[in-house]
Amino acid sequence: MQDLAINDGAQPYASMAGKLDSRLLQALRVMGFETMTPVQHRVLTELPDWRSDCLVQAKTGTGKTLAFLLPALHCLLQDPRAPPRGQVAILIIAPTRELAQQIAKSCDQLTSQLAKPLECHIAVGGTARASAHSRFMKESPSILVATPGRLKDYLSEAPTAQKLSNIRTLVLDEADTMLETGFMADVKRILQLIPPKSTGWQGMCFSATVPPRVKDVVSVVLKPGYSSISTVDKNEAPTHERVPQYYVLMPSVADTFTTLASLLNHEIKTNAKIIVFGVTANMVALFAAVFSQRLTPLKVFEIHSRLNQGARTRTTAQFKEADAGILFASDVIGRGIDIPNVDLVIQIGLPSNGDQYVHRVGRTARAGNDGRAIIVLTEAESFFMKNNRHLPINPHPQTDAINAGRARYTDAVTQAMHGVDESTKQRAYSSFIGFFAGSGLMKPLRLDKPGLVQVANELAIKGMACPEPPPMEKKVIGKMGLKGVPGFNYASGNDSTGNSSYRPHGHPNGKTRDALSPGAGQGGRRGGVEKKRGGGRGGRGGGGRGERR
Ligand SMILES: Nc1ncnc2c1ncn2[C@@H]1O[C@H](COP(=O)(O)OP(=O)(O)OP(=O)(O)O)[C@@H](O)[C@H]1O
Repeated sequence: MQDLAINDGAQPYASMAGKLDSRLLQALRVMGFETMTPVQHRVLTELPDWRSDCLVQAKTGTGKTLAFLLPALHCLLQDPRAPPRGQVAILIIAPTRELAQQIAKSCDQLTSQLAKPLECHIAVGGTARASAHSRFMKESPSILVATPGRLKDYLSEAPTAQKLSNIRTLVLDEADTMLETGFMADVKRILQLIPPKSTGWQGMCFSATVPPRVKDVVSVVLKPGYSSISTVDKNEAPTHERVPQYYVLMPSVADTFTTLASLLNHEIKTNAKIIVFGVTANMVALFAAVFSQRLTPLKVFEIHSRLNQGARTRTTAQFKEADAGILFASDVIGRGIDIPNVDLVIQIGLPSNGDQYVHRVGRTARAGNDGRAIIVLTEAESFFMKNNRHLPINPHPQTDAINAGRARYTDAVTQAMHGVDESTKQRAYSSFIGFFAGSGLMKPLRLDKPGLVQVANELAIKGMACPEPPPMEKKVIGKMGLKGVPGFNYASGNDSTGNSSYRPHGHPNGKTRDALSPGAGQGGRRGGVEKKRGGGRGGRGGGGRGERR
């Protein structure tokens, strides 16, 4: 591995004239990009060759997308032996559909000045497979941006795989997450289905975070001696110095909604653009349902894996365009997504780990802008700060006022909760339990299984204004590994004690609306990321850890 020196000097793209394809330079001018960001400069000037294998780390929002697209596109355009159009030469793999769509858009912009722009296709789940696939087969793709599940699916058909038999560059964006347990099996399978590394294709791995374990596995796509570029100093925090970061501690998880209402009251200036991350998709849906009932003056948006892809794509586009608003989000937009002018990122509850915290914070302060970040945790969850001392997170200067302000929102939150569908609350409750039961967090939280159910019941009754714990099916409880744990309110019909009194509005048999609707019981796959992380748990109500997004 070759270590390259740090050079953060801003250089004009004009200095690349005669080196970088002139049509790409023209496109950069049209896009309004005059100078290279540090990571772009280093990749373009320090790689031994633009075809070299590389592992590149640079902070969030610093232009890594162009740092891999420019050399890859240049090599394709300048190569006299480049594969003909219709044969994919550049394959980019990204963890989420939104990110794949965003990368493809940047690629289209960069090739827009060619007499005949190169075709960049997308292969992601949740979209009409038949039409995208038929276009891929009939048209002349040179670049494919894909999520792992759909790509594996494409590669399983010989005629489709044939179009990918001349790959020159393979990019793993968000490489650390692509090489984690949840995605690694898919990546390895994909590597078996494309031409072997010995055919000479270039591997490029990019991320804002490169934990040491990634270096152990990166050899699946990079050959020994690959170049390593990092614009992040080893002793430096992985977040931007332009982002003051704060934590707010609340006494109990039941205070979640009132704390957020109070915090927003302290933080919101007119025209603020805010992203709020929740721990599971169904918790995010509940936040959006509650806060859209006049708990915030801002327009409410929501995005998570429980929405269909059409809604996700529309929301992403609308929030990118919006001057102000509050987006309740799961990790489907936790990494890579470039939303301009986000003033504040709030995380409610624990992120998966320190790196996930960094990526979420990175949705603000992009492209040289400023931002703010706040994490709201219970006192029991404050171990996160102790375990991540490298992160510059300080107590929020107005913690006392925020905590004192909670009482003012109790009635408004209760009223808003009464306006929310019982099934939304049931799913949030179930996903909350499933998330913690399926995580390694019980130990640091000093929770046993009955304790977890007790905390969730407190969340439901005090926080969500439920008359009693929402009903859970025995089967779902079993899948969460919580069979026989006391404290559950069993859904009618499979109550081991036969004494559930819970009756959600409008459903006298005690089942929630979704339990009665078609599609109930399908796991987190619907509308989710291509691969569930740590999946396998959960059922109706979104129980497991894989539901997180
Ligand atoms: N040379 C440049 N000059 C000005 N703006 C740029 C330049 N390159 C990229 N940008 C803009 O910076 C923003 C962030 O870029 P990008 O999304 O590639 O960041 P990233 O490093 O991949 O972030 P993340 O780690 O979150 O994925 C985008 O809005 C992009 O258009």
